[in-house]
Order: sequence, then C-alpha cells, then structure tokens
Amino acid sequence: MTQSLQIFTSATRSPGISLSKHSLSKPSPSTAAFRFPLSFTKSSIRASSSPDSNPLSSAFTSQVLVSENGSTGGGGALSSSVTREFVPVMSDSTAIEVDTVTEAELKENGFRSTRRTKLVCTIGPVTCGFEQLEALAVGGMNVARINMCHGTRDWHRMVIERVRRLNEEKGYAVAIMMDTEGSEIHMGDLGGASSAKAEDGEIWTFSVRAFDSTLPERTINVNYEGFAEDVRVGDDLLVDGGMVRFEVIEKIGPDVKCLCTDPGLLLPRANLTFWRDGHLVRERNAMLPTISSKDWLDIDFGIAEGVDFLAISFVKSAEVIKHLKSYIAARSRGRCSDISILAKIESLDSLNNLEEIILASDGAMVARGDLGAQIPLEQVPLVQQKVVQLCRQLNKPVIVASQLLESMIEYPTPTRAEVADISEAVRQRSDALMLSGESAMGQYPDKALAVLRNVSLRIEKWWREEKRHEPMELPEVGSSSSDSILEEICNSAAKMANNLEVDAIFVYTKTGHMASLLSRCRPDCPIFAFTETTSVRRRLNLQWGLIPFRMSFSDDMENNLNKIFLLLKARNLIKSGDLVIAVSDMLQSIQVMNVP
Ligand SMILES: Nc1ncnc2c1ncn2[C@@H]1O[C@H](COP(=O)(O)OP(=O)(O)O)[C@@H](O)[C@H]1O
Ligand SMILES: C=C(OP(=O)(O)O)C(=O)O
Ligand SMILES: [K+]
Ligand SMILES: [Mg+2]
Repeated sequence: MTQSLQIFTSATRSPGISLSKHSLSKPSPSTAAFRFPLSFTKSSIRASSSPDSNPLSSAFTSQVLVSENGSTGGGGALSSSVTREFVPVMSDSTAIEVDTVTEAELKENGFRSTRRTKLVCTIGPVTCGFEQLEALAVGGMNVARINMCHGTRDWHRMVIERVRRLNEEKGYAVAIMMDTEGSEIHMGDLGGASSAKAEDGEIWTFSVRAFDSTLPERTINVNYEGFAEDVRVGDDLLVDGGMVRFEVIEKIGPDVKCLCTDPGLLLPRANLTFWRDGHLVRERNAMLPTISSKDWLDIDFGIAEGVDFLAISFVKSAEVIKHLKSYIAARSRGRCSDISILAKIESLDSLNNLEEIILASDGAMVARGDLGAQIPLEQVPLVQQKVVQLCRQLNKPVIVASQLLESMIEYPTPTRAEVADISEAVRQRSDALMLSGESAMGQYPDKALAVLRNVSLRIEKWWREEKRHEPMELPEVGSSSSDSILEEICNSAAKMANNLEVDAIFVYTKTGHMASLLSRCRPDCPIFAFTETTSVRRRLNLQWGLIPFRMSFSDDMENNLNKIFLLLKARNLIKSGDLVIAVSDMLQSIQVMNVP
C-alpha cells in the first residue's frame, strides 16, 4: 500500500509558511510511460542493441520500454545484470546519471550505510595515469585536487582531461579542484632531486641567487628576493612548519648561512617561515599579495579548463575572495556560478578574519600543513573544530586537510593516532577529508583512500546507532523571506526524516542550494540530490551526505517523482515500500511517501 502525505506551503501565493493543503494522494505511476536508455552488461546487450553512432554507447546501452506498471520490457533482466562493468550513457534527456560505485554501494549496503563524508585526493606522479585515476574513483574519490605548486600546466591539463574522460565514460561525477600556489616564501626545486637530507650540525646556505646549472652542495634556493634582507642572525628558520629546523648564523650578501638544529628531509618547494623571539615574523608575508601574478595565470588556466573548485592559498581577508569572484564573473560572462571558491585557512591572518572570509567564500579548507607552521601546533585541533563548526553554521562545505595519513606515504598501514585523527574529523561532521602526499607521491594511494573510507563509514555508523543528534544551532543563512522558507523546509524535512527513520531524502535542486541546506542538517539518511546540470552534480559531490544524480525534470513534481521511482527501481536502487521524503526548490513542499 503506497500512501503519500503532501504538505504544501503556499509561499508563492501568500507570504510566510502556511500549510494550505494537506492531502493524502496516491502517486500515479500510470502517468509515466516513456522510453529511456538504460545501461546493461556486455552480455545482455547482444540481445538488443540500439542504433547509436557512438561505438562505446552502442556497445553498452539499450532502449527499454517502460510499461505502465513500471516493469521493463525488451531489455532483458535488469536487476541481476547491472554490474560495475557497464557504462552509463546519458545523451538522452530521460536518462539518469549515477556512477557505478554509488550504485554498487547502494545495492550492497542499502541506503543507510552509504558513505556521507566526501573524499578529496591530490593527484601527483603516482596517480596521474588513467587507470590509477579510475582506481581512486572506484575507491571513493569524490574530488581530484591538483596543486599548482607542482607540475606544469600541460601536466595539469592532462590530469583534468583524464578525469573528464573517466566521468564521461564511466558515469562518475569526480569534481576537479585547483589549488593555487600562493605567494608565501618557499624553497626552490632541489636541482631535480626528489629530496635532500639535512643532518644535525650541518651548515646550509639559503640563497636568492639564480644558479644557472647545478646547485652547489648544501645550497637551497629561496623564491623571495627580500629574504636575505629580512632575516636576522639568531632567527629560527622552519621548513614545512618545523619538519626541519635551522638557526641563522651569518648573512653574506644574498646568501644566508644556517645551522641545522633539527635534522630531517627537505622536499622540493617546501614552505619556509622564520621565527624571532618565539614569534612568527610575518611583516613581509603580509605585504605579498595573496594571489601572485603566477596564481592569476593559473586561475585563468583553471577557468579555461572549467575546473569546479578553486582553492585559494593563504587567504588573509574576505576582500581577495570578493575580488576574485568579480574577476571570474567578468571573465566567464555570467557563468560564474560554475566555479566555487574555497578559502584555505592556513595563515595567522585568516584566523583574525575567519567569519568574513568564510561568508565571502563558497567553502573552506582547514589546511593544517601551513597552519601548523604559523600557529603553535597544539592550537591546530581547536582551530579545526572552530572552522568546521563555523562552516556548517554558515552553510559552506569544509575540508579537513594535510597529514591525515602521512605515515602511509611510506607504510601500508596507518598509525593508530592517524586513525584517531580521521575519526575526529568525521565526528566533527566535516564535509570532506583530503589526501595530499599520500595520494600524490606515496607508495599506497589506494590503501590510504580505503582507510579514509572505512574510518568514515565506521564513525558515521556509530553516530546513527547512538542517535547522537548534536544540538547544534543552525542560524538562518539567507536574507530574504523565500530563503527563510527554503531553510525551514529543509530543517523540518531533515527532522522528519530522522523521526520517521525514512530511507532517503530526495531533493530536486537547480542550483544545488537546497541540497546544501539539507546536507547542513546532517540527517541520518542519505540525500539523493537530482539536478539538471552536470557541473552542479559535480560540485555537490563535495558535500556531506549528498548522492548527486543528473537528469532532466519538468515543473510537475509528481511526474518527476514517478520518473525517478521508475528509473531507480529499474536499476534496483530503491524498491517498493521504501519510505522517502521529497522536497524541491521548484515547489515548496515536503512529501512523505512509500515508493509505489
Ligand atoms: N603535480 C605534482 N607533481 C609532482 N609532485 C607532486 C605534485 N603534486 C603533489 N606532489 C607531491 O606531493 C607532495 C604533497 O602534496 P601537497 O601537500 O599538495 O603539496 P605541498 O607539500 O607542496 O604542500 C608534494 O610535496 C610533492 O612532493
Ligand atoms: C593543504 C595545504 O596547502 P598546500 O598543500 O598547498 O601547502 C596545507 O598547507 O595544509
Ligand atoms: K597550494
Ligand atoms: Mg598550504
């Protein structure tokens, strides 16, 4: 017996939330008889293939006629034949885009245990191949990050193209995040070496001189011309926030002689900070622009390549984000909503302007690597907690980044402390976790990703089992009355979903806004977000609990629902009797219903 309770708000007609109609109605699948392409395993295709000029899609798709009662005909068995092998092809307007991993996860574990925390992988030399990228996608990568500190633009373009191809051919929605270099002080390349060991008591030269061929022994290039002027004898020079430590002992023109006091491995282009009397010296950094001239060229490159996220390093104020946003809007003539700007919280200045910066941005990253070089290490966990909480209140996605599994760059198993650190980030309900060196140049990128995945799943399960609905205040984020209505609908829908223990929330969202408002509530069930645009689908992939689908839909909510039920049932992603709540930003309503 399928019943649906529809609660309509009549906001478009009268202001405020008034429940003008309560109706019990039966969704009518009989209205939805239409053709749509579904994907099949190779074996089932031979029975019925469709004419298609694309050799790939014709090899993998078939036209299926959905009859009035929702059963399928002409295509062979659907349920058991859908495996990870098939390739979804989405040229038809009545198809639905979902990736094979989501599909397999939903089938294997059911709605409740799909992963809610999203995973970001930095792509580097060990993961830039197509097969390696695919392995990461299969392992749960939601966002691929390219770091403009490293590699050439051609290399980055190649990675972007491969991720695109993966999405197109395999139905993934892996988003691309480009991370700017920023203009803080850092070392140069180590003359081609992948690392150099600095031993206790050794004397190294840090120099702003340009060396034409090979670097002299124990010499490090510094990218910032004022370096030798700015440091003083007696200063502490920290590489990568203290991974290696030197004391300045002598200045000779452009050369600064330093004594190694804490030995360690120097990595190419590592960040440099200097400290005097226990304080970070940052006058000069404060004068450097957040976005350097090289960063602007990289940003142009990112816009041209159509990346989904730009992560801006060493953001100090909201102004730079606002400026960048208007630049992008002008550059892309109105298509500005296609790129989200993430502020990296990694400098002392960003902490002083935290709320303004997050408000101006589309999301934030707790970039613990550099942050730990700018504030005492013991403060980093508290800053993380604060940023994660603030982002959720302001409805901005937040990523926790750096050193989550640092030991796995070299070893196949994580330390217990690393597992505890990941658990804490998941427990804080951050939207996403990020791998850096672990996936860019480590020996076990897939294993590291599996650790993130498994720890996320375990902690999320614990949350649900313990029914730990945190009493977090979610303040209003919008300014207009229609914003308030949407927020109330989402807050109520999420609460109803928890109380009624529904299987999933369905949201139809054009811009993604309503999906993010639901995600902010962190409900117990997953949120199926249906959107019409591929780029919105990709961007939603960074947000907690959202399973993004792309399909075209009409203004008729009931039609949309029936279409979705048919499509998802045909793929065995939902079944008759499942309880769902549906909301939409086109029609301000909350519907509770059993899948017919
Ligand atoms: N595109 C790339 N090419 C080569 N190496 C890379 C690339 N991206 C990242 N790496 C390697 O992975 C390490 C960790 O990446 P990440 O944390 O993003 O950079 P960083 O250490 O500069 O902050 C880098 O130090 C570098 O050795
Ligand atoms: C993510 C960070 O930035 P990057 O890797 O670009 O230094 C960080 O500092 O933690
Ligand atoms: K960077
Ligand atoms: Mg950084």
